[in-house]
Amino acid sequence: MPKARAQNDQVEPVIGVIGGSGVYEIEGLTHKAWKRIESPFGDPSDALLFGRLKGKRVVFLPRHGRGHRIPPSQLNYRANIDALKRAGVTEILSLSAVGSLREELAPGDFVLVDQFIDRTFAREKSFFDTGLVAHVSMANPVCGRLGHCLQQAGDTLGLTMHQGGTYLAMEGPQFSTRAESELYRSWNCSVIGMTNMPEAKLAREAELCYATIAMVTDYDCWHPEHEHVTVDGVIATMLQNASKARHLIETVIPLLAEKRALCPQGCQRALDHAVVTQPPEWAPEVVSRLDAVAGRVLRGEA
Ligand SMILES: CSC[C@H]1O[C@H](OP(=O)(O)O)[C@H](O)[C@@H]1O
Ligand SMILES: Nc1ncnc2[nH]cnc12
Repeated sequence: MPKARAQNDQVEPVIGVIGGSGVYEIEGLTHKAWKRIESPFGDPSDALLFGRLKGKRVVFLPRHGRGHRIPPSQLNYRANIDALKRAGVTEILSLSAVGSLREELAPGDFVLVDQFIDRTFAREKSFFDTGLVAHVSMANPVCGRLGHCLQQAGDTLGLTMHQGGTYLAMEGPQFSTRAESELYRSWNCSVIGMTNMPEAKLAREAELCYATIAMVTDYDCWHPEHEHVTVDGVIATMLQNASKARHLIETVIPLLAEKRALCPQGCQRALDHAVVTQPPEWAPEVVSRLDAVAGRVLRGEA
């Protein structure tokens, strides 16, 4: 199993892209190779696609697997993030289809969410476990540096891109009832989806910068003048907007790669003060499977 490299500003950036519904490959990559990466947390959703985009290193993972085989509750989020870290990824862009909970967020728009509310309940949410307990901060779950580059890329392309918003992560797989949709609206949530939690939490534990490009596909089921969400509608809107998403990725990757620096928000040092278990009590099997995610702190590296 490959180990992750320690992160510092000398490391060549490797941009991880997680593709959601309707995004099962990334176009325009050169030096393409699909490679299976083993993880002690089980099987990732699929092999990882390694390649270069505008000369920059990219690793792509289709979140639900090619052919969209895996539902949100069965995704092995831990294996996905662990595999990306082992693949040398330094930051993650997550592409996700979302329902809109606000009139002004229309289908076809992009939202750079900056907060999440996690209402999922049937998923493994931490790499840490009995024998090695850690608590990371999730106060600012999205990396500001990635968000800034995404906004810059969106502005260059003239995309309708909303800065900030709260993503409500629901368990699914059924879409929401109207009462639930109205409840989330009353909580001031902006968009709804089924996958970004615990993905964002695990990226933080793995000390990877994370940002979501939420692509609005529907008005969920609350809007009196719009059809209730359906899979066909979601995929159709994603396909209509595929070229916008592709251009955004193509534009942001060189920006991210050029602006490589240690994350000012500290995403890459999220574990510095997080582990609470005293070293003599560390369980060897838990330490061993955390070699990629937490090796930096567990081995006492800078
Ligand atoms: C196919 S509609 C519902 C499905 O779409 C979203 O997935 P993703 O975030 O991977 O784009 C939503 O969360 C559901 O999993
Ligand atoms: N309305 C919705 N609810 C949950 N996940 C979604 N993905 C896209 N639209 C969605």
